[in-house]
Amino acid sequence: MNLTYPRIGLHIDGQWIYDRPACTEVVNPSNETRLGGVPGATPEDLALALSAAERGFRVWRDTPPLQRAQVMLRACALVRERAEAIAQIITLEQGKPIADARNEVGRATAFIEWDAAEAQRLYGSIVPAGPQMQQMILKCPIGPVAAFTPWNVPLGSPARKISGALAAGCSVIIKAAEETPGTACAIAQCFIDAGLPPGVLNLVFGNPALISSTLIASPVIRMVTFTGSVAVGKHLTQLAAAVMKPVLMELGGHAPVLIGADVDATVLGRLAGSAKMRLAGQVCASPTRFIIHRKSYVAFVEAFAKVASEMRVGDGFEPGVQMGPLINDRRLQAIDTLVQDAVACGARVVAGGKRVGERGFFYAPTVLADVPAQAQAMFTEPFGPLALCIPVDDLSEAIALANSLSVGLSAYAFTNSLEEAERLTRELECGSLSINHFGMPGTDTPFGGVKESGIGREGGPQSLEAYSSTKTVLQRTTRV
Ligand SMILES: NC(=O)C1=CN([C@@H]2O[C@H](COP(=O)(O)OP(=O)(O)OC[C@H]3O[C@@H](n4cnc5c(N)ncnc54)[C@H](O)[C@@H]3O)[C@@H](O)[C@H]2O)C=CC1
Ligand SMILES: O=Cc1ccc(S(=O)(=O)O)cc1
Repeated sequence: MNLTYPRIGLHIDGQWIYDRPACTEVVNPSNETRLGGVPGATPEDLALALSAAERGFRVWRDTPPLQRAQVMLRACALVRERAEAIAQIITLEQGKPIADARNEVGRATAFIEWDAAEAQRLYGSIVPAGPQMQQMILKCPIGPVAAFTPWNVPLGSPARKISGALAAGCSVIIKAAEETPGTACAIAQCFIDAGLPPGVLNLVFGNPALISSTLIASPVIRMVTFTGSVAVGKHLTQLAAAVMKPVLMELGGHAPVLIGADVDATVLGRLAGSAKMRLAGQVCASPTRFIIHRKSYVAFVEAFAKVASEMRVGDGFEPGVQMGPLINDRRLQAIDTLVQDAVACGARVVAGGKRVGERGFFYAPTVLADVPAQAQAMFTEPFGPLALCIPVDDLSEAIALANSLSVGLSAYAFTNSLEEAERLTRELECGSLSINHFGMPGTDTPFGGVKESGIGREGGPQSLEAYSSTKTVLQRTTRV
């Protein structure tokens, strides 16, 4: 297969910039080979990006919504045209199986299409006030946006943030993950080729702390959006609060999966195998804490462990591979430390539990049974192919355990009892709950968390809310 990895650049004020010292190297996590260098933005580059975003905002804000939508739909058509090349870049730099990379391209195009349509429905309202007075409530673009996106969904997350901001009429400076910059360059190129005016979309890489502190403190930036870890999310939220800027934070989870007493535990155990190991568990919505009614426990764990043990792990380009590598050696060590700690606490390894091979950052799909409450993995999001199985005696115990963490993003529950489903819907502390399946919200429903999992929602009918501000206009219609 002839694979092409792009040259990485910064994109500022309509220009690609390549000639900056590399801030880091991109490494293929499947074989540890170097893919290329990442130019780091200088303080001067960031100043240029800020002034470009300010100018770009004035142009884009005044572009009629229909025209904005047309540019976005052209960009979306280009993403589709270039789908295979983009999917290959994703697999090269992120490692996920090529079929998952292709799915991510599909999901990204759906986000852009959804927001392009929403751009044309950003309705305000008129409040009656009697003769000679008009009261208008307008939805205005909030202003230039600073966006920060992660390496696990290198296309989906930038697509979602760029399309939300652009649809609302905002300009954007996006700092995409330095681990996966090729995908970010590829999507930026689609928007540029679609005819986006200079300065409306700017892409930077470099020192994350320098970039976020510079952008967030600048009076040009009016809103901050981030997807990533709780720790970094809290840090960026504090920076934004210091200058009174709103944030959209999509942070970590540690999703509970509640398995009832009345289910087909063998079938669900098999289903859990593929759901857990999707993207090697490196996804915020990944099902992780399997809280299982004692009646279903043995059959569930046995089927889950069988699927996990038989899973084909390897380079995402190899036919038949179901799970790719972790993003880097640091994550590999982090997962192994969690596994060793859980075992030392008394957990049983029923599948995996070790590194696979010597080249590439592969870890075996791992299922631990009887994990005690004090194991670190029970309260630290693994963000890897690690599933924890815990038996419980009843629904109250299951709900208490599910809600016991400081995060609340996704939750899953399997039951045939309407009564249980109703109680779970009411009592589980989460941003989204999937009952009797492992899907997560798509384009048309909101996604986000409660508690430390974040602030605000992406997607759904309110997808442009975070990028808009409300302006109330009271206009007397008498002559003055
Ligand atoms: N919710 C999500 O989608 C993601 C969650 N995570 C969580 O983060 C944990 C650690 O991930 P790592 O990559 O090892 O480490 P990390 O937390 O150092 O980096 C994660 C991402 O945040 C960015 N970042 C870090 N400091 C920043 C700052 N001051 N300003 C702006 N951006 C900053 C980095 O560029 C990187 O792309 C994972 O175990 C997982 O729990 C990571 C990636 C995505
Ligand atoms: O890992 C978290 C995560 C997963 C998906 C998305 S997106 O819907 O593709 O933007 C965001 C965050």
